[in-house]
Amino acid sequence: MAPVLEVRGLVKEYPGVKALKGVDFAVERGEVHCLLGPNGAGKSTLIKCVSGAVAPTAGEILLDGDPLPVGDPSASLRRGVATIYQELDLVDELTVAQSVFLAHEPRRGPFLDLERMRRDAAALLARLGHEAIDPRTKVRELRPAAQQVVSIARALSHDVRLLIMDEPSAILDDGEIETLFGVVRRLTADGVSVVYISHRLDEIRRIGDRVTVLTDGRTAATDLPAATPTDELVELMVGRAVEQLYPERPHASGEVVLDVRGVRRLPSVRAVSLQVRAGEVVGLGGLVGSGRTELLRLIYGLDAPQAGEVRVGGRRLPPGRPDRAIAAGLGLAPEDRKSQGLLLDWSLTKNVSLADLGRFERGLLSVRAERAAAREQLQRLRTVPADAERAVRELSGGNQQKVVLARWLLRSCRVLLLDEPTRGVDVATKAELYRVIGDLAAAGVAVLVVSSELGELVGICSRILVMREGETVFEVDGERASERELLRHAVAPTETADLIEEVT
Ligand SMILES: Nc1ncnc2c1ncn2[C@@H]1O[C@H](COP(=O)(O)OP(=O)(O)OP(=O)(O)O)[C@@H](O)[C@H]1O
Repeated sequence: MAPVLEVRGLVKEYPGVKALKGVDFAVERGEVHCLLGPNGAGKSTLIKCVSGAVAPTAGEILLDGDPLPVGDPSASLRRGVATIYQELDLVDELTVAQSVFLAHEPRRGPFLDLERMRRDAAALLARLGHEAIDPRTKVRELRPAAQQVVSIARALSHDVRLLIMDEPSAILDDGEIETLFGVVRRLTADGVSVVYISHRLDEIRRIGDRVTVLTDGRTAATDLPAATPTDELVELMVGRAVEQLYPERPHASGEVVLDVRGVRRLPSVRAVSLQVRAGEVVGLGGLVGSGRTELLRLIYGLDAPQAGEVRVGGRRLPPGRPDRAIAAGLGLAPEDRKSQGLLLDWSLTKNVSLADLGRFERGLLSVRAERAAAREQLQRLRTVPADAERAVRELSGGNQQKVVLARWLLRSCRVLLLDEPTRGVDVATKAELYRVIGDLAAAGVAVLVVSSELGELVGICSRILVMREGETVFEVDGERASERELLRHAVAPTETADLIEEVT
C-alpha cells in the first residue's frame, strides 16, 4: 500500500537562503511520524510546503500516491491535509461551533443551519473525547488546551487524512499534554496519520511511532523507531554528543536582591511572597494558568499589584512602572515573544541591543560596538544565521526566541526574569542556555525562571517554588526536587492521581 504522504527531493529557496536542500520522507496510514531537528533545520518550511502555505522550488509531494498541487492550501485541505500551528488561528469572539465550521458552515437553503452546526461540532468533540466542551462557548473562555482541541475538531470537520501538528505541546503543561496524547491516539486508531513536530524528546518516545531527523534542510535519518536512544537522536541532530545537558547547580551565596512581599492582583495572583538571592536560580513551576506569568508581569511593573510590594536591593519599586524596574536592574524575557519581544523587520543585532540602547548611544563607536556585542551573544546561543544584519522575520521560530534571550543576556541585569526560556528551542541550544543562566548566576545575578518543563527546573534550579491558583503552595531545594513531587503540588488535590501516574 502506498504511504499516505510521500515527500521526494523537496527543495525550497528563499532569497539568499536554501531552507530545504532535498528532503525525503514518507508517512504511513495511522502512524505518528515525528519530525525532529535543530532550530532552523527546515521543519516548519517542510510542513508549510505540504499544507500548501508555501510552494516548494523543486521536488514532489504525493498524497496516496498522487501529486498534491503545490502552494494551494485549499487544495491540500480538500485532499485531507490539515495543520495545527503552534499559534492557534482561532477567533476569540466566535463560539466553538462557529470556529469548527468556519468558512464551511452547514446550510439549510440560504440560511445557516445553526442546530446542525452545534450538533456536528458536539459529535466531533465527542470523537476526540471532549464532550465537556460546549459548542456554544466562546473560544476566548477556553483554556489553551481546550482551544487546541477545537482546532483539531476543525481539522476533522474537513475529513482529514493527515494531521500536521507543529509543536503542539509548547503551549501546554504536563497534564494538558496527556489530554493531547489521548486525542492523538484516538485519531490514529481511526486511521488518521499524524506528523508531529517537537523539541521534547521524551514526548516523541511516548507518542511517536517513527522519527525523521532533519538537519540543515536535508533528511539526516528517516524511519527511525521512536524508541531510538536519546543520545543517538541528539547526535544525529547536532552532529555531536551533548554530554552534559545541565551545568553545575548554582548555590545562593549573596544577599536578597529580589524581595516580593504579599503581591496580589486578582484573579491570577492571590498572595505571593518570595525572595531571590544574588547567585540563585529560582524556578517557578505550576500548571498553565497558575499565575506564574502574571506574577512576573507584576514584578516587572507591566501591571500594578492591588496589594503588596516588590523590592530590589532593598528599595521599593513604584508599582506599574517597568521603566523604573529596568533602571533598578530588572530584565524580563517574556513568554509570548512574537508579540511582546521582537521588532520583526529589524535586524538581529538591533533587536538584541534594543534593551541597552542607552549604553550604545553614549559610546562613540556605537554601531560597531553594538554589532560586536550582539554577535557575541548570538553566537553563544548558536543562533544560526551568520549574517546578523538579517531581518528577524526571516528566522525560524526557535532562532527568533534566541534573539530575545540574547537581548537580556547582553544587558547587565541584577535580576533576570525568564518566562519559558527554552520553549521551542532545540536540545543543543537548551544546554547552552542552561550554561549561560548558570554563568549569570555565578556572576551574582538573581534569576527567576518560569518553566512548564518540570525536568528542566529540577535540572538547573537552586530552589523551586510551585504555584497553584495564584499562590505558592510548595518550596523545595533543587537538589532534592523530583518532577513527580512538583507535579503533585501543581495539580489541585481534587484532580486525579491517575494523571500523575500517567505523566511520571
Ligand atoms: N520567509 C522566509 N524568508 C527567508 N528565510 C526563511 C523564511 N522562512 C524560513 N526561512 C529560513 O529557512 C530556514 C528553515 O527555517 P524553518 O522555520 O523551516 O526551521 P525550523 O526547523 O522549523 O526551526 P525551529 O525549530 O526554530 O522552528 C531558516 O534558515 C530560516 O531562517
